[in-house]
Amino acid sequence: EGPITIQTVDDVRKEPYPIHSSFEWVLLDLESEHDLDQLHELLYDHYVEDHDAVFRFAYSKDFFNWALKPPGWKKEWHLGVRVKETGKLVAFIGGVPGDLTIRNNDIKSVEINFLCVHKQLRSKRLAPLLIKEITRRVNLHNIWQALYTSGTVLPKPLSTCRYGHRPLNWTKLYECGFSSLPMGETKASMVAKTTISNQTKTSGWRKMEEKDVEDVYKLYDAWKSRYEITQIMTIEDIKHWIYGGDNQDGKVIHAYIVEDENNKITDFISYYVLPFSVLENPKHKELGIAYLYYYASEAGIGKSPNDAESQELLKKRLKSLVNDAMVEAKNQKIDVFNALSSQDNTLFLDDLKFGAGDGFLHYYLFNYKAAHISGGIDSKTNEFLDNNKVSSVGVVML
Ligand SMILES: Cc1c(C(=O)c2nccn2C)oc2cccc(OCCCNCc3cccnc3)c12
Repeated sequence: EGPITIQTVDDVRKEPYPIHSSFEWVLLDLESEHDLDQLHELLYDHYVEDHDAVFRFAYSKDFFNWALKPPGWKKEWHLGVRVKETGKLVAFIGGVPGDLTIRNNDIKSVEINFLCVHKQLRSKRLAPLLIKEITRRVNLHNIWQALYTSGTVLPKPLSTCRYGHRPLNWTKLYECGFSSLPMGETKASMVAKTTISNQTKTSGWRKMEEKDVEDVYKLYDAWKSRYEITQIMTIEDIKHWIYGGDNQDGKVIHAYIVEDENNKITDFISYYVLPFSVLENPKHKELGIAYLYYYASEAGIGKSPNDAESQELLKKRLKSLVNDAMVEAKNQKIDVFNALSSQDNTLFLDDLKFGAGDGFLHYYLFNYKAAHISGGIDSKTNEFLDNNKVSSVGVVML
């Protein structure tokens, strides 16, 4: 296992790759409201849709401030393409620092996300050009690996996870055409089955505060060894990614902690809010969606996923934590709580009534040869793993 090609910065082309004469490369300045508006508008109208084109991701400007400006972020990695004549932004690709540990090897890496080409400029080979150009700009910083995900299968996924959906507002999901009425069920019986309490029940549960950053960092750092691939996080990274950084406006990332009777933090859990635009629907314009993000619990620290007894304890713990995260999400008007089969999620997906979605998320690690990592699904049936078996993917991509 290891890098496929080894190069030095001297080998890297110094000038940008050539681009069609009517376009020009541009570096977005995400500290300028104007550029943030342009990025938001491009993705709002042209980013990924579900395969029936009923929903489109509706990233907010607050989301981009969180997702694209973590500690160590670089302007050169917010790469756009503009029409020379009009200045219109017609394509984008983003990269942020994201060092990884893969099977105990620490590698400098970036996370590539938000690749978007205007609908009218598809199949003009712009996407491969954006990938080549951002690779060049990352290489100039002596970084040679990149992690990215895709809903489509490309050569050799490192891992594949399956979508899980937990309805919090079943009626709205039904009216948007996302949830259907199973045979022998009525709308009333589905609403009854998916109703969750509006009170959290984990003792010691509370919202994460800035003073908790160091304790959450220690929990996360000790928890990572459960997985074969994880994101290396400094204390500043934890403050940004989990607490939400200085401009904590509480609209994107939500984190909670559990304090025991000696005021010791024993667990944390987080989710991010990323709505879908609902296209062509007479009644609904948006779907409120929360995505399970990072979590850690003392119940799983220093324990192997193969230890049946501690897995049972962890399962109980995680069910309580995720249940309460969903209670918080429901109180923030979230309609569906999404989670992948990654991390230790298969311990609770079925019991907490997550439905297995028909979507899969494939993980790719650029310029690194590595054996396949379990994504928490059975390779033959694609069902979520059972018998307390869990994935070995510890990285959550936005
Ligand atoms: C996307 C997504 C969806 C949906 O599409 C969806 N939920 C409710 C209705 N719909 C149509 O459901 C999920 C469950 C777990 C993790 C997920 O995503 C994990 C992170 C996604 N990364 C962004 C991305 C971009 C393009 C393609 N795939 C993923 C998702």
